[in-house]
Parts: sequence; C-alpha cells; structure tokens
Amino acid sequence: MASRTRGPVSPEQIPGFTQQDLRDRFLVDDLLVPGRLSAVSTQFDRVVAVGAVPTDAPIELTTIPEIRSEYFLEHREIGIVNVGDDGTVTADGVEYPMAPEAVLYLGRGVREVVFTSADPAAPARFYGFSAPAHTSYPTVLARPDEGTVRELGEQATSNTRRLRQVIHENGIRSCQIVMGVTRLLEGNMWNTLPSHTHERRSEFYLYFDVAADARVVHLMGEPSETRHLLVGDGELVMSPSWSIHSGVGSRAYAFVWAMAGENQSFDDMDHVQITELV
Ligand SMILES: O=C[C@H](O)[C@@H](O)CC(=O)C(=O)O
Ligand SMILES: [Zn+2]
Repeated sequence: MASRTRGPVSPEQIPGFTQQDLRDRFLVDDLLVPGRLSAVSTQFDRVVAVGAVPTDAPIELTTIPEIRSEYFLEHREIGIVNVGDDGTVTADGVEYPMAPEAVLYLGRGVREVVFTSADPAAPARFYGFSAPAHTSYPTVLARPDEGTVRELGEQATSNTRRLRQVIHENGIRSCQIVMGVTRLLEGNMWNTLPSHTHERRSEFYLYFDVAADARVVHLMGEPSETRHLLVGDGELVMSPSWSIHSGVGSRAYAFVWAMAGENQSFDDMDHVQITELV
C-alpha cells in the first residue's frame, strides 16, 4: 500500500505558493491507479482518502502506519463510491455489489474490506473518504438511484446539475461523514455557484467522468485571494475549511464531494458571490 501524508496548510502560505506548490498540497493525481491501493492521510480534519482499482486480483484495505491502528477501520468510518465499472466490496465476509456510483458506508469496527472488479479489463474504481469515528453505525449500501436528489442551477448560468446526498443527516447515518455525488447535465459546466466556505468542515472533491481531453478549473483559496487548479479525470482536490470550492469544466463532468468536521448540516455554508471573489 502506498500511503503518504498531506497538510496542514495555513491560508497565509498561499501568496508564496507556486502552481506546483498548490498542486503538491491540495491535489492528488495518482489516487486511482490500476492494480493498486493508495491512501493519503491528511491534517484536514484527519481525513484519509483511499483509492483502489482492482484488476486481476482483489485488493484488501490494509491499515497504514500513519493511523497507528491494528486495522484500517479500528477507529474510523469510511464512505466508498465506485467511480468506475461494476465491482464488489466485501466487508467482513458480506458481498456488496457496487454498480457505477453506488455508495457503501462502513462503520468503525469493520475488520476486513476487499475490493474486486467484475471485469479486469474494465475495472471498478473505488474512492474512499474516511474520518475518525467515536462509535459504530451500521453498514449500508446505497444503489446508484438511492439518496436525496436536489436539482440545482439553470441553463442560463450553465450550471444545471443533479446533486445526490447519500451519507447525511436524513440518509445513511455516520459520525462525521457527509457524502454525495454531483453530476453536471450535458452543456453545463459550473459547479457550486455561488461559492462558499464552510469554516467548520473540510471538503474533498473527487472529479470523475471528465473526458480525456477536458479539464476542470477548480477554484480555491480564501475569497480575497483565490487560486485555481487544473484537474483531470479521477483526481482529488482537498479543500480546507478556509477555502472556497467552485469550478468550471471545459465540458460536463461529475464529482464525489465529501465532508468531515464539526457538524453534518449540509446547509452550514457561508456563501460568497462571484462578484465578491478576488
Ligand atoms: O458543501 C457542499 C458541496 O460544496 C457540494 O455538495 C456542492 C455541490 O456539489 C454543488 O453545488 O454542485
Ligand atoms: Zn461545500
């Protein structure tokens, strides 16, 4: 297992950062690599991001030295989304079929987690977002059409999109994690406008279904000092609590958003209009 550590980063550091510094701190471009399990442990609310792309052989979620735990979920919970083709997650011997965009919640105390692809030539791509957990909530699978759907945006502002909340206060329960998937409709490019920060939580964005010749321009930074990251398919952006997160693609795309922190109230955000950004 390839594991590494990221953060923390203070907003005062941003003006001195080169583009490469920003990418090194906030972007993970090798989380989803065929045949490999990867983990990035962070100081952003102690979230660990996991990627597993099983090909010929199943991949087991092993622990990482950074969390000093006997097994990965000894002290944490995880939300897993399949952003690839069909696959299966086996948790303590129970198989959960993971169609594209299925979401699986695993609570603290699940010992054995194994990822498998249905077809090694068209692998599943499992993205996991894990946070510390004080208790154990039950394992729940959400099929691709399950969750609370919010239709957002307008064609005139090129941001018609479908936001699906899966792990949240009125859905699958968790200690900290709030997680869902947003998909832009064809011909729409803007996500999350107006921008917002949420001082009480960190948020990670895993962009997928980004065409090979397309990019998403992810906006980040404090509202008075914004920066951008150019993001491709299967790449992860880590957004600290002080950072806005909005973006525009060169064409439509989708992303998994996931948060952890002080509360789980989806609407606890401080909006910033685009005219206020600098
Ligand atoms: O705190 C919430 C997150 O930023 C996203 O859920 C917003 C989003 O996906 C969207 O507006 O398109
Ligand atoms: Zn947000």
